[in-house]
Amino acid sequence: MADNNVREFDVIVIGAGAVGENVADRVVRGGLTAAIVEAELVGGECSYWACIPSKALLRPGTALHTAQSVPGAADSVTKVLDPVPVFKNRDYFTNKWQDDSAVEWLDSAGIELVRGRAHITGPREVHVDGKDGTSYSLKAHHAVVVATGSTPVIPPIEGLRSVPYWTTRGATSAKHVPGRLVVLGGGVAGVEIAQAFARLGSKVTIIARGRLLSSFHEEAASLVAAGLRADGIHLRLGTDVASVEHKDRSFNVTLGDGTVVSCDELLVTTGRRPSLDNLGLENVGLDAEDGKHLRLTTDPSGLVEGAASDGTSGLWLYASGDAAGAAFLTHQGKYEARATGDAIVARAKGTLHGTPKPWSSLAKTADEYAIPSVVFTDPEVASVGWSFKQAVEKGINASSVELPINVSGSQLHSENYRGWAQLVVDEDRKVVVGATFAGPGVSELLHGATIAIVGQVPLDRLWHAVPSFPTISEVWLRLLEKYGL
Ligand SMILES: Cc1cc2nc3c(=O)[nH]c(=O)nc-3n(C[C@H](O)[C@H](O)[C@H](O)COP(=O)(O)OP(=O)(O)OC[C@H]3O[C@@H](n4cnc5c(N)ncnc54)[C@H](O)[C@@H]3O)c2cc1C
Ligand SMILES: NC(=O)c1ccc[n+]([C@@H]2O[C@H](COP(=O)([O-])OP(=O)(O)OC[C@H]3O[C@@H](n4cnc5c(N)ncnc54)[C@H](O)[C@@H]3O)[C@@H](O)[C@H]2O)c1
Repeated sequence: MADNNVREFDVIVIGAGAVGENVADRVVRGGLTAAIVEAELVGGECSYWACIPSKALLRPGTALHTAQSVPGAADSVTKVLDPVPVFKNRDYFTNKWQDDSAVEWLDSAGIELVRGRAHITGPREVHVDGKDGTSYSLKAHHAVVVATGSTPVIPPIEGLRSVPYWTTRGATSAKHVPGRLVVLGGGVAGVEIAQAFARLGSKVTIIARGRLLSSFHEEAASLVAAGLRADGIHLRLGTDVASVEHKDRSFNVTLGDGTVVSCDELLVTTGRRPSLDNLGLENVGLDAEDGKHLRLTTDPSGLVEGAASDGTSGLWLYASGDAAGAAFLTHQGKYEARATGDAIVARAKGTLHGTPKPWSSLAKTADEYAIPSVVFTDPEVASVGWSFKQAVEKGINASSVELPINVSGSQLHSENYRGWAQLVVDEDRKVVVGATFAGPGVSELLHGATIAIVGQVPLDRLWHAVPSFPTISEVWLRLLEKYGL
């Protein structure tokens, strides 16, 4: 490494994913200077290996299946999905894993890019092993923000670590369609990628130790399970994996009951955890408990609790997005980033003292009440706020209204449309605190529910929000009628 290059900025952001980019943008707009440190590609996981490529791989299959489900269109759709243009579409959306346009954007936004791996060496101090061979000592006048994303959790299954399994990166950047694909884990990433590859021609088996999509309502998950089965996906639910081996270019997955499932690619989607390893957080007093991975606790502005002070102020270390660990979702991370960026500016200008007020622009209050999430399978699941169980656990006097989606909009959407919807209501305040929709094309219904929850719209006022005819949103009216309005 060449000589240390000492540079000073108001704010140093570690990680140039969607979240880091947004924090840096907000602080620069607020009049501060910012450097962003990135070890891989500017744009992060979502752009190159997660949301964007997975949706680019899913969308053609969904569009084809939708057309095939509409009488009048079905007869005109005669071909099966051709993987070559599907991969081409994915390559277009990932910009072939080149980050030049993202770098141009950083430049236009006035954010300094430092390429390399960052390591926190002390309060407000970051060391970077630069990709250009230079090592940098960066110093922040106001804040350092950890926006390092998340990393896959790999379960301790015998043999697994020594075989060339795919994580989501391998699947979303695949150049071929495996003949046989086994997906280990029945969460969001697993079901989405399983369906994308099944529709591209793979023979897919999902192995899940419980049911599919365990963080979503069972009715919604069972509609997805039916959709996956209709695509020929074999579901091995409530099944443990005993061991894995790789022999003659095949994987042999031995299940708890001794059955062996063989495949050409093995995808492991068993959750993610914040990427905080080797970041130097121990240098500022943040240590993991024995044998556990470190998790950060943040205040509503994203300020990390417990970070060592440099003598002037303890208010210097922030975390946002996947690294902060509240939600592993791009949109929610970007929301957190806006609050954190603005709070850093407000503290630097002396206009924020202490913790920001709930629902102010400096607080990520919605993390507590309304995290919207969509599973982009066909059918989709779209959910926001609290489940009935969560509401009860929080001491809410809750009720739930549920029904199949069967309105003019759904009947016109596709033949034999099957969907399900639920509202969770706080009976004391008569407002919606949770909503789930499952069925083809329901993702666009979700924002209405998010607005109702965040806006705490009283149910008797929601009654006056008239859904257009004939749309699937008419289900809102049916839900309110069933509730008793
Ligand atoms: C398959 C899949 C599909 C998904 N689909 C969706 C979806 O449809 N919608 C949705 O909302 N979310 C989706 N997600 C989640 C979404 O990808 C993440 O929530 C999002 O990428 C998090 O953004 P981030 O900026 O916090 O982290 P990242 O995008 O991971 O960015 C962190 C960056 O930090 C860099 N970095 C890490 N450590 C260092 C270091 N020490 N020094 C320098 N740089 C460092 C990394 O290289 C990386 O570029 C999906 C996730 C997966 C796995
Ligand atoms: N559409 C989207 O927004 C989208 C899509 C993909 C991923 N994501 C995000 O990425 C994150 C990670 O996705 P994911 O699907 O990996 O995680 P997940 O938490 O959704 O699902 C993990 C699954 O793995 C199973 N599992 C965990 N440990 C296991 C073990 N030891 N053996 C067998 N099974 C085990 C769990 O029971 C669960 O079914 C999600 O939290 C989600 O927020 C979002």
